[in-house]
Amino acid sequence: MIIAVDGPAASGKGTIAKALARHYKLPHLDTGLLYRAVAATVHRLELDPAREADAVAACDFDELALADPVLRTDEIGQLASIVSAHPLVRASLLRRQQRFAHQPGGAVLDGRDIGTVIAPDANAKLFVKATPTVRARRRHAELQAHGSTLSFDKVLADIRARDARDSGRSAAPLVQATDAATLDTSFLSIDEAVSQAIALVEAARAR
Ligand SMILES: Nc1ncnc2c1ncn2[C@@H]1O[C@H](COP(=O)(O)OP(=O)(O)O)[C@@H](O)[C@H]1O
Ligand SMILES: Nc1ccn([C@@H]2O[C@H](COP(=O)(O)OP(=O)(O)O)[C@@H](O)[C@H]2O)c(=O)n1
Repeated sequence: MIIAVDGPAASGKGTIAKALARHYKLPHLDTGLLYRAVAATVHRLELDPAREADAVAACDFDELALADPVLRTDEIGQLASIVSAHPLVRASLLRRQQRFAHQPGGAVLDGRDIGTVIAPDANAKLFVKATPTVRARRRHAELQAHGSTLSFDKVLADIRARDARDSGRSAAPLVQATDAATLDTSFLSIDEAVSQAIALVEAARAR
C-alpha cells in the first residue's frame, strides 16, 4: 500500500506520516529532507540558490548529509523552497522518490507533490493543513527547542513566504490532489490527528 501525505510547512504531515508508517509497518520517506539537503549543499558551497545550474550541481549531495541537524533550520527551509522550484532539481530527485514509493509492500511518503506527481496511483492520499498561525506556533516551539532565537513573527512571515513560493511555482506546485482527503489539524492533538489519519486511510482502502 502506498500512502501519500502532502501539505504545507508544519501542518503536521511528517508526524502523521511517521505514525502511519509505524501503524502499517511500512517504510517512510520525508521527501522535504531531500530538498533541504540540496539547499544545505548550495549554502555550504556558496552557490546561488536562484540559479538552476547551481542548484542542480548540489543534487549530488552526500547521503550522510540527510542526518545533519542543520537541515531542520528555518534558513535551510527557506532555501529549500527556492531550490525546489527549479524543474531540473525536481527531475533529478524524482526517480529516487518514485522508486521508494513503488518498492514491494509499499511505503509512506510525505511532501508537497506525492499525491500529484510522485505517486498519483497511491492507495490513500491525505492533504494535511492547519492555519498559518497554528503552524507558525508549532514550528516556533520546535525551533526554540533546538536552540533557535527567531521570533514568532519571523517564523510566521517565513512560513507565509514559503507557502506562497511552494504554491505559486509552475513545477509541481503544492496543490491538493483531487482524490486526496483533507485533514485539518488546527484544533487536533497529535493523537487525534493520527487517529483521524488512520480512519481516512481505512476509508480510502475500502473504496
Ligand atoms: N496536531 C498537532 N498538535 C500539536 N502539535 C503538533 C501537531 N502535529 C504536529 N505537531 C508538532 O508541530 C511540529 C511540526 O510538525 P511536523 O509533523 O514536523 O510538520 P510538517 O512535517 O508538516 O512540517 C512538530 O514539533 C510536531 O511535534
Ligand atoms: N515533495 C516536496 C517536499 C518538499 N519540497 C520543498 O522543500 C521545502 C522543505 O520541505 P519540508 O517538508 O522539509 O518542510 P516542512 O514542511 O517540514 O517545513 C518545502 O518548502 C518545499 O519547497 C518540495 O518542493 N516537494
